[in-house]
Amino acid sequence: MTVIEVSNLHKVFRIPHEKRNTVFETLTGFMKPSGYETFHALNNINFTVDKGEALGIIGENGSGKSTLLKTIAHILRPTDGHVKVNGRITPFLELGVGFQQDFTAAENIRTYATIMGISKREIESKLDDIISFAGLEKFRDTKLKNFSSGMQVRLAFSTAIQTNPEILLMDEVLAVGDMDFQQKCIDVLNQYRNEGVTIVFVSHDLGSVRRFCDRTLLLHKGEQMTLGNTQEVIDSYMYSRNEEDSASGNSDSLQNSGSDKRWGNRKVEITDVEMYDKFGNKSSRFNSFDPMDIRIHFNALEKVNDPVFGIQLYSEKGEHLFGTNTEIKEIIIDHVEGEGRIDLRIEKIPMLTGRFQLTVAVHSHEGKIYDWHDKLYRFDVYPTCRDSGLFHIPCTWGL
Ligand SMILES: Nc1ncnc2c1ncn2[C@@H]1O[C@H](COP(=O)(O)OP(=O)(O)OP(=O)(O)O)[C@@H](O)[C@H]1O
Repeated sequence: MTVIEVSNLHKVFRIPHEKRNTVFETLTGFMKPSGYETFHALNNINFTVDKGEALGIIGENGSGKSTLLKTIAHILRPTDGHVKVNGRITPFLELGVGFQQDFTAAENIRTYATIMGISKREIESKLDDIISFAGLEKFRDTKLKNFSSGMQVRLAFSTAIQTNPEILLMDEVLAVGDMDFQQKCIDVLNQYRNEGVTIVFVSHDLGSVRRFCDRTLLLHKGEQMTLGNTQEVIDSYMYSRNEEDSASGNSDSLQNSGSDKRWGNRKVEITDVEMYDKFGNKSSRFNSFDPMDIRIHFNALEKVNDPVFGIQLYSEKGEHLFGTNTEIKEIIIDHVEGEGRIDLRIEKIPMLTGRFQLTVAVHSHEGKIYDWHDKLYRFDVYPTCRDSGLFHIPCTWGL
């Protein structure tokens, strides 16, 4: 059964050219026509969502994701086209909207639930669950103005999530709270999915979209680019972004190197480092378990015998994860002279998700540094499975 139907949807915003802030500007402004320009935030969007389905919406900043969600929630009116919704919507768009700073946690829950059309008896029966889900048992009768912003968001999320939703609209909500709270939210959302609640989920976190969503819609500058199987849509989004990066030559991996990040006598100089994805494209974004090639370009102004090339891998926080070099792998490089390159193939990226830093170096067997690029390159890994943590460890359960 179709519960959301979006057809030929357009949303155009009017952006005034100038703002009249003072009485003088307002009075004199009558003489001048106040111009505005129009901005097409959504352009002919068409899709349906079935009951119990989880639809992801992804795209770059400003592509129209939130505008689309707000239009489905009837917070924004379409400029043209239709949005039909069949079921009660619980929007998690601006969490805590409507919460009163002078009310206690319990009073705010009661008010919110009443607005959501939940009966008094049901509210009272859920009150304890909501407060304990938010981990705020001790603050039940504390006024909201004495809560930290994290506590407020936890309360808002817990309230919204416990109000028997039929259709959940969520905008980046999994970014709230600490890891434990996020995990609790994921568990509840999974439970809702199993119970047939329809979910529309906007996120920049492609890993969460992969985990949750059956189908995914990709927006680009207000246009509907693709709608289909989540894995395929995310892959095409990631790799199209890689192509844009390479084409514009601004790959994240090619950072400027300051002297504190680079040292050595440059007898052999590393002139460039490139990373290639499974399609052979230059890239700084990879799926976990995909292959990756690191290509080191060098130039030796004179003949240098027996050099050693190596890499070191670090987490975003700088924890050392792995290191290897040609000496360890017993690769003998008789000598280098002039320009050349050496490749390191990683058959299967074992990291599950995150941003990683890469050091690349060339030195002698005795440890004399020719050129050391310390954490000068970085790349992102996106998850392709549901295991959690930094690394994948091959394992099997037995009973
Ligand atoms: N009320 C408004 N008035 C004018 N322009 C708006 C308004 N709301 C959104 N826009 C514009 O519409 C475009 C789409 O915005 P929207 O917030 O939907 O994008 P988004 O994909 O959700 O972005 P992000 O990932 O950064 O949250 C943006 O260029 C934004 O500046």
